[in-house]
Amino acid sequence: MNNSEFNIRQVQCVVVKVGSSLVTNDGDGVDQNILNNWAQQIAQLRACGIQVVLVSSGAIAEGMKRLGWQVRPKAINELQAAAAVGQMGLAQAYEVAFESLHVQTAQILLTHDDLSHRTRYLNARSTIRTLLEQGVVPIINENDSVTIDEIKLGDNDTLGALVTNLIEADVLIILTDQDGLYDRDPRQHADAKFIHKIAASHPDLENMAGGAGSSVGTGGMYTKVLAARRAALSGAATCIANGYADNVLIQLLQGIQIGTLFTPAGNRLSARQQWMLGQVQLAGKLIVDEGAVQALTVQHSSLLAIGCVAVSGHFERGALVAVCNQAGTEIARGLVNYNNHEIIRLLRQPSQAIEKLLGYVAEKELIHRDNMVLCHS
Ligand SMILES: Nc1ncnc2c1ncn2[C@@H]1O[C@H](COP(=O)(O)OP(=O)(O)O)[C@@H](O)[C@H]1O
Ligand SMILES: N[C@@H](CCC(=O)OP(=O)(O)O)C(=O)O
Repeated sequence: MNNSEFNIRQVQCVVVKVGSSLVTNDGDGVDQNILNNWAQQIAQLRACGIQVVLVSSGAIAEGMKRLGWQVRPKAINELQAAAAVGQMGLAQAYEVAFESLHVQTAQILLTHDDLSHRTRYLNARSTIRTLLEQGVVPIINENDSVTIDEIKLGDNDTLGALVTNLIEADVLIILTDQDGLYDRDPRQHADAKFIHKIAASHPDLENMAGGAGSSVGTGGMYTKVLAARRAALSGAATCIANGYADNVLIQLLQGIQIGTLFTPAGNRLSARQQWMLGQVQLAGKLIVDEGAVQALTVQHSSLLAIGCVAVSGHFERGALVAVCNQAGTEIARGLVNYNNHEIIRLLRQPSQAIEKLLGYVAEKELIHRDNMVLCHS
């Protein structure tokens, strides 16, 4: 579906992300009532033939409650321990909520590594698709107990968008403790104006969105608008709405206008390009001159060695690297045809010199345009 065609009443597959503040009633432990309420709505949607994947936060907040911790710890090992304890509570509460509705659930805990290794990424995709075909509701969270900051996906808004890309869902619904996006944080500005509908590519989104408002939420609106942008890459719309609103999921999918709708543009990226943009850790960096920036962004050309002025990182042929301008801004990313030692020797060299410099030619370009994606796509 693209922007002009987008009709929320025609969706077949939805990812619903629920935040910690909602799930745990602002840190007060898992709120079984609200989970029951969403489960009933999800069961109704499924009965209408709509596939639903749930991305749920709340493990750390629930773990803190169970361990009797009043203040969110800073130490990674303590956060990981809290997540491990709290995830038990989350899984148990969802199981209770769906059991009486005769809907099966499945727990999937993902890490950045799972989505960055191509085979594991494809496995995750086929597992989720199989569960959906079997009528099961997959409930996904980041596998916090085994991740450290450097390899974290970051937050569950991002995870929701990555799952949307992964299974090519039609809509990402982010439920939170606000009615949707305002032009400024409504907790701090009483006169903030509500945004009903906006393009996911709108340049002012980041300026409108502020940080987390509650003690247990992490990313605030900022990570939600970035998630909307990311979801749009695979052609999905995003709705941010209030998880406390009556029948919020049913209303949204009936086309009743509540929350903020972020519409996708017409162009959607290939699954491989989405996968490349979804990676948070890259193997290295190529710095390119202004001519190469123009060639990549305007003419959509491949990257040649002549425009490459510096390289950093240790990587092999086939690795995913960032392509940055001389100010350090990432403009593209792609799969390289040479390792970092070879690229050092090829800097600023014409393609005809590759054979003489390396003794062989893998490809005449450093990154072929089919293996590259522009970062503002
Ligand atoms: N422009 C904005 N519009 C709406 N909410 C905003 C905005 N900027 C910041 N926020 C804050 O984002 C919070 C929701 O994010 P967060 O606390 O991370 O919740 P969650 O746990 O649902 O992910 C809101 O409570 C609100 O205070
Ligand atoms: N994975 C973490 C949630 C991280 C997160 O992004 O939280 P939130 O901002 O409430 O969606 C947990 O379950 O506690």
